[in-house]
Amino acid sequence: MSKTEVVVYRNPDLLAAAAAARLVTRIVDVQAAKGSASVVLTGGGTGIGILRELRDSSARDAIDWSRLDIYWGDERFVPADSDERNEKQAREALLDHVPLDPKRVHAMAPSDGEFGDDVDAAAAAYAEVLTDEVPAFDIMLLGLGGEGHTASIFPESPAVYEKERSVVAVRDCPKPPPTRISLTLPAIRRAQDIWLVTGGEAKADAVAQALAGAGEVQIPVAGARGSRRTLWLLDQGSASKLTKVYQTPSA
Ligand SMILES: O=C1O[C@H](COP(=O)(O)O)[C@@H](O)[C@H](O)[C@H]1O
Repeated sequence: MSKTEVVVYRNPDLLAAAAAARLVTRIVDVQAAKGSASVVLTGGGTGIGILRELRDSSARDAIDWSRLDIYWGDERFVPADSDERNEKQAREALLDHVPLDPKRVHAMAPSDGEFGDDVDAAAAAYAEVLTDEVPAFDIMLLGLGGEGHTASIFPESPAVYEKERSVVAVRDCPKPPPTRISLTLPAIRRAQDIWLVTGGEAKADAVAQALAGAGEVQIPVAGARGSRRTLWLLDQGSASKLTKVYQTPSA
């Protein structure tokens, strides 16, 4: 049975710094145990903030970046040079500043890439990158929206009902840009550790509903559970509607 834990930090800056420190520790531990590690990145303010903190931390040198696979949980289907692209934001925040093996950086296709504007083909190609058996990712970072979406799986949308495919094209998203590519919940649940990272009061209802056991069709983030561990890393704003008291580090 996997564990669900919640840690609440005083503010979003502390949350990002602490999550970056946790990432270093977990990646180093996994690399020591298995030789290499895999991390799935998220877009969004908190997710990208964590990458910036990692870039600026001297502890980042403890990671063997050449033995790290990078994936994405979702991507906005826009041109490669669009500032909306999760990959571009992650590269600017961290990936361009560390000695990763480019062959181990597994980005989703942009809308001006080899599949042109065919988002279904781009999603199918990413499913092939993941292969028939989706990797048991070591760490998956996920953000969430105030209405309960995670990755690009929105409430009551076709993606939330997907049971077979690991990656789907997503259209008509309520949050722009409207066209995206996303891992599905079955693929997300292949991850060993899922870290749900989010700050701000706008996320408080979704956090409270997910932790109270909401259904994943209405609140997709409720369906994001790691096979080993599910860790919610929150600030006081996003935790403000939780009824139970959770661990709150004073530092
Ligand atoms: O569009 C997206 O939004 C969510 C959450 O972003 P936030 O800025 O509101 O925290 C993110 O998890 C997802 O990867 C991204 O594509």
